[in-house]
Amino acid sequence: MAYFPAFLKLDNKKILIVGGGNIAYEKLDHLLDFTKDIHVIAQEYSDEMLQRIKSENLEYEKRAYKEGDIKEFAVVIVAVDSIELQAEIFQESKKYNCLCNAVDSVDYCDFIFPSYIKKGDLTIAVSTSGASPAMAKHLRRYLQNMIPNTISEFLKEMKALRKSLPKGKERMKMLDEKAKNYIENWSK
Ligand SMILES: C[C@@]1(CC(=O)O)C2=NC(=C\c3[nH]c(c(CCC(=O)O)c3CC(=O)O)Cc3[nH]c(c(CC(=O)O)c3CCC(=O)O)/C=C3\N/C(=C\2)[C@@H](CCC(=O)O)[C@]3(C)CC(=O)O)/[C@H]1CCC(=O)O
Ligand SMILES: NC(=O)c1ccc[n+]([C@@H]2O[C@H](COP(=O)([O-])OP(=O)(O)OC[C@H]3O[C@@H](n4cnc5c(N)ncnc54)[C@H](O)[C@@H]3O)[C@@H](O)[C@H]2O)c1
Repeated sequence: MAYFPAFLKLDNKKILIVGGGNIAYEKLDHLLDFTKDIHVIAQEYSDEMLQRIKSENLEYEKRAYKEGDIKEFAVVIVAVDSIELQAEIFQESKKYNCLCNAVDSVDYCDFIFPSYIKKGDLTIAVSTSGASPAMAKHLRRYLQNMIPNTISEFLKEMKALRKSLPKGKERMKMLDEKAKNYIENWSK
């Protein structure tokens, strides 16, 4: 079955990343666009990972994962090079109501990372349900080139209009027209 697309609110949700290599870095980089409440546990860290953890002032520990580490976390990303540990942490996460992402198998994922574009309040997420992460990446790049950066400003304007005008049919019609015109004009 395909994955249900939802946008998760990360306020007040503590996130644990287990692993300090290249893939852990990619996941960290993406998460940092949405939250800073991230803790890392890894036996070894790449230079890039360690530099980023320090520049973002994140908490981290240099040691092996041990059972119970996920207890206080709402989300765990298991970015280690051991499928056994990914399976173990996934099973353990069920005890603690913690959402799990494992980087080597969708069997151990409650959710997967989509490829995404973020321009201000706009987020576009692309997923292939794990069928082809490479395809998700290239489709994201293709879409990224189509959408103008001015969309952030446009969305600010739309948000202000929505807030200032009274709800109702007139507002709905006006907002719909403006959105339609913006899209029709961006390629001109
Ligand atoms: C989208 C993106 C988001 C992100 O990482 O934030 C992401 N993978 C990205 C890149 C990428 N990953 C891989 C390649 C090599 C080419 C290829 O295999 O296609 C490339 C391309 C590259 O790096 O250039 C290899 C790979 N990936 C997974 C496995 C395990 C497996 O398939 O079992 C293996 C095999 C490892 C091996 O071969 O040993 C698993 C997952 N990767 C996912 C997400 C989830 C499904 C997303 C979906 O399809 O909807 C899922 C299921 C779990 C998860 O990670 O959450 C990010 C692009 C970001 C961007 O640039 O926009
Ligand atoms: N999901 C994806 O997008 C994707 C893409 C490519 C590869 N992968 C997979 O991701 C995995 C990780 O790849 P990588 O390049 O980051 O590997 P890596 O070897 O660079 O990093 C592995 C990390 O896991 C840590 N680790 C291992 N056992 C640990 C333990 N018991 N406790 C704490 N930390 C531990 C290591 O210290 C290291 O920091 C690989 O198995 C690879 O197949 C996933």
